[in-house]
Amino acid sequence: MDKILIVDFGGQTAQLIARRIRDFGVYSDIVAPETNLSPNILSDVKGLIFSGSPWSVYEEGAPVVHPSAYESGLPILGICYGFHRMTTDFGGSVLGLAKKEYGRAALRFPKPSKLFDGVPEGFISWMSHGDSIAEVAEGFQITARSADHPAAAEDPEKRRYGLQFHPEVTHCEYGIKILENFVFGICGADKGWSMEGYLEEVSASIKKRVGDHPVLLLISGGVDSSVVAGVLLSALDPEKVHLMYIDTGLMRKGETEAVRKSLEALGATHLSIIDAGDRFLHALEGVDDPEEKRRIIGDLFVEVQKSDIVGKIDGDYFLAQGTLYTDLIESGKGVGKNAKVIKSHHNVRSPLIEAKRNAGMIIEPLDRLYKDEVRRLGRLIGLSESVVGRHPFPGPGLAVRILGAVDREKCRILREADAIFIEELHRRKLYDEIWQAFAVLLPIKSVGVTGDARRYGYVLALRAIVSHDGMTADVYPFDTKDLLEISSLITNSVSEIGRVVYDVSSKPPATIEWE
Ligand SMILES: Nc1ncnc2c1ncn2[C@@H]1O[C@H](COP(=O)(O)OP(=O)(O)OP(=O)(O)O)[C@@H](O)[C@H]1O
Ligand SMILES: O=c1[nH]c(=O)c2[nH+]cn([C@@H]3O[C@H](COP(=O)(O)O)[C@@H](O)[C@H]3O)c2[nH]1
Ligand SMILES: NC(=O)CC[C@H](N)C(=O)O
Ligand SMILES: [Mg+2]
Repeated sequence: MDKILIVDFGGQTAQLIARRIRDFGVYSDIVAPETNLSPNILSDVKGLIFSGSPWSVYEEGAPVVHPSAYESGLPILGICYGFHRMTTDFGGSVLGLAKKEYGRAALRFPKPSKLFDGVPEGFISWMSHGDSIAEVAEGFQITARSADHPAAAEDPEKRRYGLQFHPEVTHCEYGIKILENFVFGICGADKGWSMEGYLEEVSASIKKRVGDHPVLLLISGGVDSSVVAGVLLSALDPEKVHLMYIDTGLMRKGETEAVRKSLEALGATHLSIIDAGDRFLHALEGVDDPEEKRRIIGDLFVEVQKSDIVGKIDGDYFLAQGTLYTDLIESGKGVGKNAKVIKSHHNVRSPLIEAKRNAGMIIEPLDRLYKDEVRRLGRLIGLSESVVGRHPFPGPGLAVRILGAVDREKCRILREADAIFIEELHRRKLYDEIWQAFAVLLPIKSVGVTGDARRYGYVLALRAIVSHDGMTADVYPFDTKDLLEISSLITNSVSEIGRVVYDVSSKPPATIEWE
């Protein structure tokens, strides 16, 4: 099978590049930059892509690439840091900018390029950089510019290409076309990858790893863990598969009952539903730091799981989770050691999970995939559209949507307000247009007037975004009427809330959740 290798300098979107290429039907894999690309690793590889990075090339300790990458003579596409890397490696220079470029940027093309075949003049790219090419490397010429900076350069003879923008993010117009031009036009790769093939491969590998051992799946009723349940129940003897749902007390209104019904429909023999609300709320008392909350929750998930499993499974068992690549990369756990921690997802960074992972006892069959790919896999294995189309809900639940310290009363207030918001989205037929929507309770109060009296109430933020994979997101452009009506429904029904605001930040620079 032809392959494209991504050299990961720790950028947030390295896996996203890989999945774009999988979408073309071409296999792609990720390697750390220090990897010696031996002939063995390079067999079937048709091209290399250098990813972005949180590092600047001129910083002490910035990642470098093993010389074998250049010696291979393969076509190379450098994206952002990858472009900076190639530029400095071949004698050009890179400088920090006083005014950084984040978000949309219009391009012009001084020179034609094979990379831009079929791409119209003047499209809108997506940038996320603080450094820029000051002088291109020897043999390179500039093929695109944004208002202020070089946006692309190439040495077509050596088949080396650099892009300052990110063609892999869905916000970049013609990004897919540019990657296709590289993979097919420049590298000449052939197709051989499919989701059906992926399903066969993970099923076979789970069977082989698990043997006769039982598997315990932590399941939330969300898309990811339901897909894992489907995969496990079909790959293994269902007698060996145990499903466990933990009610953390941080769930939404009516969630546990709804999940119970949908889990019963999956047809598992062993299903336990654990009420651990008191333990979670007690452990979170007075804790207001977001990373500390996440750590406590991550650890409690494992502790609750361990104490509840006694008497149900004897001996060694594998722990399965619906971890996605988004969870790993944001937690700083991508391939290699260069990615920064954006937030520690509860299912990744807990020491207890890490211990299980290091012991090779974790099964995470979706850990290379993104949400939209998981949804495709879910449809392939026949899950119902109501499960596959559900908005994501993070494991730490309402705890990361109540800013600051969490308590029972705040959970109740947020639960009521969030339920009104979501119900209205269904009623107005907006739910499926939106990728994720929820309410956030802010730790501030503001003054209002109700029935001629003063009201000193909480501020609630509404968040609704559109996205493909959770890596980048745009604010959902509500009709003003919808927002005004929903706001007044909430303030009229939840007396503790005095004011509603709408969050109008995209990702980046904001993340989707507030903590
Ligand atoms: N309440 C819960 N009980 C048991 N396991 C959970 C719970 N919440 C999360 N998990 C575990 O953590 C993993 C990651 O959570 P995450 O929210 O990303 O996925 P999900 O809940 O399966 O899907 P979705 O993103 O649609 O909410 C889940 O796949 C599941 O294994
Ligand atoms: O299971 C989870 N455990 C977590 O700790 C967690 N944090 C964020 N999310 C979800 O991940 C997606 C990207 O979120 P952010 O832009 O807020 O990082 C969004 O869909 C978030 O809801 C989590 N899911
Ligand atoms: N996205 C990137 O690769 C960023 C590269 C570098 N950290 C910069 O800010 O320019
Ligand atoms: Mg979830």
